[in-house]
Amino acid sequence: MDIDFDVKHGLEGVAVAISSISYIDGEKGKLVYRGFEIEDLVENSHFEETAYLIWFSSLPNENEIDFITSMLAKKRTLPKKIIEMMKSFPKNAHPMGVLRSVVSLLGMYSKKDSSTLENAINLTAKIPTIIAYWYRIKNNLPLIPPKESLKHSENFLYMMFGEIPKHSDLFDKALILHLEQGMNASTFASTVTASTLSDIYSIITTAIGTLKGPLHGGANEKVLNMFKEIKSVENVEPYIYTLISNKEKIMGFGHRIYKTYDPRAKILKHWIKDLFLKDNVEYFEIALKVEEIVIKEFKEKKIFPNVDFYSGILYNYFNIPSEFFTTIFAMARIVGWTAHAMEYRKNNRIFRPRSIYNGPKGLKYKEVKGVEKNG
Ligand SMILES: CC(=O)SCCNC(=O)CCNC(=O)[C@H](O)C(C)(C)COP(=O)(O)OP(=O)(O)OC[C@H]1O[C@@H](n2cnc3c(N)ncnc32)[C@H](O)[C@@H]1OP(=O)(O)O
Ligand SMILES: O=C([O-])CC(=O)C(=O)O
Repeated sequence: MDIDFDVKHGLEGVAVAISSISYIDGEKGKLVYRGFEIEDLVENSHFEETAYLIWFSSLPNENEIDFITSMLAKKRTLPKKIIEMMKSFPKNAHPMGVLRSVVSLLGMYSKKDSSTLENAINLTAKIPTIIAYWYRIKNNLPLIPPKESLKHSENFLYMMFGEIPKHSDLFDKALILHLEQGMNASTFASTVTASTLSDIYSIITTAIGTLKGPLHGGANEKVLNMFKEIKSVENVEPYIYTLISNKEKIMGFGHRIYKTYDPRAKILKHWIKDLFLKDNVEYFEIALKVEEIVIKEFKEKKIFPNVDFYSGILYNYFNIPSEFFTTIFAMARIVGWTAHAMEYRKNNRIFRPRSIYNGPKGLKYKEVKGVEKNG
């Protein structure tokens, strides 16, 4: 068979767009949003401000921060009919399935369905409400309406639990860590949808469905479930060496771009260590032992913890159940998804790669006995 072009398996190393949104140095472990290092942003910024930076390319002034904060606060409510529909969903539905479905449903209630910034902000404001309402519906708890006076992250925790827990600033900063990460799988998938000139609800539904997979954002849930199975530090060695000898992937490790410690995992680990020294933080010691073994055993393959390895320990500290972890990722990453969709549309061309056919040719139709003929 003549094969006249290469297949780049998993599109490794292939650039599909030019972007000014974020920069990653995978060898040095650096992540930069619009020119600002991630360490600087988590130290000094907050969700609304960094989201503005990603959408608008520069940090907001006082009026601009008021604008984005009030837009995000005012758009939090969901149509009553959607809430009624959510109450009829099966209680065991996975939160990512619910989020994907409700974003899709919202598309049917929207008159404006283009990929404008206004629509991006509207959906970003509504996603925390969908997540919190599903948590409360699933647990037969009364719904807590959003409070306009609260910031984005505080309002989410308030709608989930009826109060703002201590150290909620760390939750806000964790969102910043997840806002954007170049042409990752979910951003690529949603950029493909954007390239067909489809609507924002379809773009974000695509993205959520892609993020859900355990090789991508779904890994954060799997990591915590692994810690729960391991139960105690003494069990780490036999558990991890069994995975290694079975050639199973260890969740929360490895990355297509980072060939060193993911800077976000480093930051999360640092925060968790600080919390651990003053409070009861579950699974931290197990995580440290898992990390020690994996880094030692995979030295040559350069497998290090990624963002999904430590994020769950923090979410668990805030009493968020593990099956909701990936929805928290989506709640932040929607900023990157929408920024990429809008940036790509400025110089749009439909994505249409090709595959190499390696099936049979020249076959002739033959009637199969017992099968009715067409027409
Ligand atoms: C937000 C995010 O999406 S971060 C990533 C979250 N995903 C995970 O944590 C799931 C576990 N990790 C993985 O599956 C991978 O490392 C990915 C999907 C993140 C990256 O995948 P790729 O760049 O395609 O790397 P690939 O899967 O080819 O791995 C390269 C080699 O390292 C090994 N490897 C990679 N990750 C792991 C891991 N977590 N555990 C064990 N081995 C691993 C592979 O088995 C492969 O070995 P081989 O060359 O002997 O076959
Ligand atoms: O970049 C990737 O391939 C995965 C991703 O979204 C992240 O690490 O945040």
